[in-house]
Amino acid sequence: MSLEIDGIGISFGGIKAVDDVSFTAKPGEVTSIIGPNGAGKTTLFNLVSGVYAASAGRVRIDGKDVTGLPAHALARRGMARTFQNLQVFPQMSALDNVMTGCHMQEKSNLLADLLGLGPARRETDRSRASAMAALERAGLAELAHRPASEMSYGQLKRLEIARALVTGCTILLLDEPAAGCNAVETREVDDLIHAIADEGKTVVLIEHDMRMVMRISSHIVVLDQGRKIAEGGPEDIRTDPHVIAAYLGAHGAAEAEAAAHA
Ligand SMILES: Nc1ncnc2c1ncn2[C@@H]1O[C@H](COP(=O)(O)OP(=O)(O)OP(=O)(O)O)[C@@H](O)[C@H]1O
Repeated sequence: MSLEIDGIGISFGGIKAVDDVSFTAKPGEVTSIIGPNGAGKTTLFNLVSGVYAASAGRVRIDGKDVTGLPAHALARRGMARTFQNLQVFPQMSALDNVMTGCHMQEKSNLLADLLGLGPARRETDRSRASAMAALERAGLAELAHRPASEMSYGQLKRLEIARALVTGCTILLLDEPAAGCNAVETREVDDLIHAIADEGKTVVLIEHDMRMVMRISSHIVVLDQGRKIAEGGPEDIRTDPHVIAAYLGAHGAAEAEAAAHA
């Protein structure tokens, strides 16, 4: 499903944190949001995912207006999100962590579930099977019954993606999916994101790692001080003078160039 952001904005104390931003993220593509610290990337995610109410603009999923819907209503329309900081339960198994993502769709009653009653029981079995499939998808099936506390950082980042996938989402928002990962872990996250997009899902991510952004993005949107200053394919962005001036700087441009030849 396509995600259309149309002139969205919000101010905090008179400061426009996100100002008249528009772009469309398409199914089967990875759209990356980049920009310097404080550019408005996370605020944009918060607007799109129903955490903040926009003061201007619209959000549409496949042409249907979903502006202002709360997170759970957006989840029912196929949107899932991960956060910048890890949100896992360390003492719980990988499988149970992913199963916490199932509750968005579940109608089961906790008491009935505890008593082991039929429909609730079947619902839980279904959730467990979906969670296991999501773990397999993320290359974590072997760790399903291990506590999250035993997993490496890269595995935890993929665990969070698995938890978003288990909702059956068609639009996936990932806030810095490779932050804190080493080069090998970043590649594993890359591969997973690629595979998810190849399945036809719409992936939107925020990422600071320019090598990763240039490698995996079909489309890049650049924010600076709340405004969109450029958008296009990796090659357009790499060579855009506004982007080089406002964001990449000499160091970032060299990194992006190196990524192009990696
Ligand atoms: N809840 C809030 N109240 C007040 N100001 C806020 C709030 N959330 C964000 N801001 C401000 O909005 C601006 C954009 O912040 P945001 O966190 O979206 O940037 P970012 O691009 O995600 O930065 P980073 O790369 O550091 O995560 C900043 O000036 C920030 O201080």
